[in-house]
Amino acid sequence: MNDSINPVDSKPVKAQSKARQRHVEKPPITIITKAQMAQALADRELQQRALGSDSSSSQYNETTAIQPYFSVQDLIVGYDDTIVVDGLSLDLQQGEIGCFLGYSGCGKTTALRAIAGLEESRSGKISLNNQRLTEQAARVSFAVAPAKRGMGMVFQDYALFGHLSVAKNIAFGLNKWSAADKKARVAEMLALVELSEHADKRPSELSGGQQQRVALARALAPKPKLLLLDEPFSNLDVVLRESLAMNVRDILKRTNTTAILVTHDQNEAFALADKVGVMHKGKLVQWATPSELYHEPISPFVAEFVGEGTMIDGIIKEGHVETALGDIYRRMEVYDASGQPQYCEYDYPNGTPIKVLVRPDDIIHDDDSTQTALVIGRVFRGANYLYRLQLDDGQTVLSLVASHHNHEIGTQIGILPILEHVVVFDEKDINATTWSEYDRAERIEEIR
Ligand SMILES: Nc1ncnc2c1ncn2[C@@H]1O[C@H](COP(=O)(O)OP(=O)(O)OP(=O)(O)O)[C@@H](O)[C@H]1O
Repeated sequence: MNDSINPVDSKPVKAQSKARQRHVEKPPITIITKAQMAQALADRELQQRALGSDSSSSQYNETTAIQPYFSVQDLIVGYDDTIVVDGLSLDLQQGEIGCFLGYSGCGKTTALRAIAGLEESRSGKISLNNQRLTEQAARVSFAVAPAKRGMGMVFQDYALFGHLSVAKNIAFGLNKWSAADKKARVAEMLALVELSEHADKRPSELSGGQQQRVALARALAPKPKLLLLDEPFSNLDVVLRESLAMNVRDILKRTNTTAILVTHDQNEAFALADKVGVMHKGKLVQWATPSELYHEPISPFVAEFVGEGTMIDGIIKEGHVETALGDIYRRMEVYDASGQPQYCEYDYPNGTPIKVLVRPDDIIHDDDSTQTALVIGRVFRGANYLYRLQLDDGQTVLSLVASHHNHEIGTQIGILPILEHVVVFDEKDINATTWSEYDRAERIEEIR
C-alpha cells in the first residue's frame, strides 16, 4: 500500500478541533478515480515495456519466472474433527528463511511437523528442490517418508544426546559418511558455530545458548535441503534470544540454508527471517517481509499482532480520509508528467467510517511544529521514550522520541505526523476481527 498523509492540511474536520486548526496551507492535490489510476498504471507498464526496462510485466514473468525451491500449496492438517492447519500456501527460494509467527495453539508446530512428514496432511502439495513430497488429491495420494525428505530439525529442548560429546552429537547424522569426511565435516560445523574448543565436552557442560548452537550444527551437518526450527530459542533468556537469532541467521546465510522457523516471538522472527507468515486459527493470514508486515498489514489482526501502534478514527471524504491528525491521501507509485506523485481515491464511499493505523514512528516529535499533543504517558527505552500522546479530540497515538527529549506528563509537545505507509481499515473489518472485546478476552485466554 502506498498511501501518504498531507500533514499540513488547512481544512478542519471539526470546527472546534484545535489540532486541525493549526494545520496551515494545503498543497494542491488532485485525486484521480480508480479507473483513471488503472489507466495510469497500464500506461506506465506500456512505457516500461517500450523502454525495455520492464521486469514486472506478465510477459516477462511468464518466460522467466523462477520455480520456487520450496513450495506448499493448500495444506490442510487436522486432528479428528478439528482442522488445525487450514489451506496453508507459501513459497521460499533457496537460501531464504521463512517463519510461522502466531499465538500459542494457532497451528504453527503442526504446520512444521506436516512439512517434515511427521504429521499426515489431509490435502495439499509440498515440493522441495523439484521433488514432490506430498500430494493428497482425488486421484493421487502419496507422502515421502520423513527420513527421505532431506530435512533437518532443531527442537525447543535441543534434543542432544547427554552421554555423547559435542563432536559425537554433531556427527550423529553422518553415519553414511567416510571417517575422514565425517571428521572434516564435524570440524567445519564446530568452527561455524564457534564451539571448536568445546568438541570433547558433554552438552551438560555448556550454556543453553551453546547447546542450541550444537543442535544447529548437528542439524546442518548432513547438509539438509530444508532446515526446520521449532521454537529454538524459547528456553533461553530474552536478552540472549535476539542476539542468538541474529547469529543463527548469519550461519544460515553463510551456508545458503533454506529454513523455516516457528516462534511466537516477533523480535526473534524479525531478527531471523526473510519472510514471516502470521498465523491465526490455522490460517496463514499474511506471508510477507517483516517490513511489509509492519507497514502494510492486510488486516487489523496483523496490524495489532505485529509491532506497536494505535488505530484512530477517520472518515472518507471525497476520496481521502479525514482524521484528527490531518487529511490522508492515498499516494500511489505513479507520477505525472512533471514528476509529481499521483493520488487515488480510497475504495470506500463518501462518509464511510475508517480506522487508520498509526505506528509510533509515524509521529515525529518536532519542538517547532505548530501541531501539538498532550503527553499522557511515557516509557523509557534507553535510546528512546515511547510517548503516549492525546490529540485534541481525546484519541491517543504513540510516538517514539529520542530520550534526550524529556517531556513531562501533562505537557504539550509538537508533533509532525509522517504517515508515509498509512493503512486504513473499514470499521466493518475491525469489528469482524480481533479488535472486539470478545476476541481480546479470548486471546488472553489463549496466551494463558
Ligand atoms: N496430537 C494432537 N492431537 C490433537 N490435537 C492436537 C495435537 N497436537 C496439537 N493439537 C492441537 O492443535 C492445535 C494447534 O497446535 P500446535 O501445536 O500446532 O499450535 P502452535 O501454534 O504450535 O502452539 P504452541 O506455540 O503452543 O506450540 C492446538 O489446539 C492443539 O491443542
